[in-house]
Amino acid sequence: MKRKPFIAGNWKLNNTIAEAEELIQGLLPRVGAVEDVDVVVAPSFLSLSAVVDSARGSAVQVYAQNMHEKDSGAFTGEVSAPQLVDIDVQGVILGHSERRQYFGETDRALQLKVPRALEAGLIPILCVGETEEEREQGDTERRLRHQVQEGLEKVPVSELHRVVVAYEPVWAIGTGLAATTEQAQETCGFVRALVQGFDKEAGNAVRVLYGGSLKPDNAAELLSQPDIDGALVGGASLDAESFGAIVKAAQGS
Ligand SMILES: O=C[C@H](O)COP(=O)(O)O
Repeated sequence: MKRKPFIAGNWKLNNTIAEAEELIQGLLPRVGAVEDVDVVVAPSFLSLSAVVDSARGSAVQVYAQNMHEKDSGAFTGEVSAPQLVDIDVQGVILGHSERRQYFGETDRALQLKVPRALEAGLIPILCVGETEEEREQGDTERRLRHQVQEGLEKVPVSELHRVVVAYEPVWAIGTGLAATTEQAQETCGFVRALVQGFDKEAGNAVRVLYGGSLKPDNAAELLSQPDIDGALVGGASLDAESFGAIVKAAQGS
């Protein structure tokens, strides 16, 4: 099945508003008119509005890096799905390993966040991945099964195809040590099979991304794999030329 490639840049905790504007202005001439790849940038909350305004009318979509599962209430410091929709954000990264590792994000919370994002009209990118220790102990599949099953459990089958799943081995994030092409393909294939376990057609339609030290020089090979439909890019998304080169690699994949 032909799936539309999907390249997302996670800007993480980087850039002032002025720097974010500079980055999107650098990206627009490179990727602003790309129609055959879904191109996404995810700035920090404070820069979201500015980047949404700059990207308006282009093909670049703007996502948030997190959201709370409740729409409103006494949840100091949080941001909700309706608030993101209100400023024309189109999707949200959920369950990134840094949120799991440093901010106590749980599979239980994700079980609520993923369907809430969909209901609100946002595309969720559900992030999953094993630590180095889990891989060494042969626990990768068990960990991924748990993360995918909890994360998608409350998503209606009719909505499942809209979810994007990002496989990011924690040991490959920001380390310069990407998974090998074989490891990435095999594990993304396993993730797809887990989604197919909910619904065969949805599993065929879902975009599965690879993330972890993906750069312009390894992008084409990773993106050419049958079960890798795109990438969640950290470091290399902070440079317009690098990110542009990765989108180009996806166009040829
Ligand atoms: O969200 C993106 C990933 O954490 C990958 O980050 P990285 O490309 O800097 O390794």
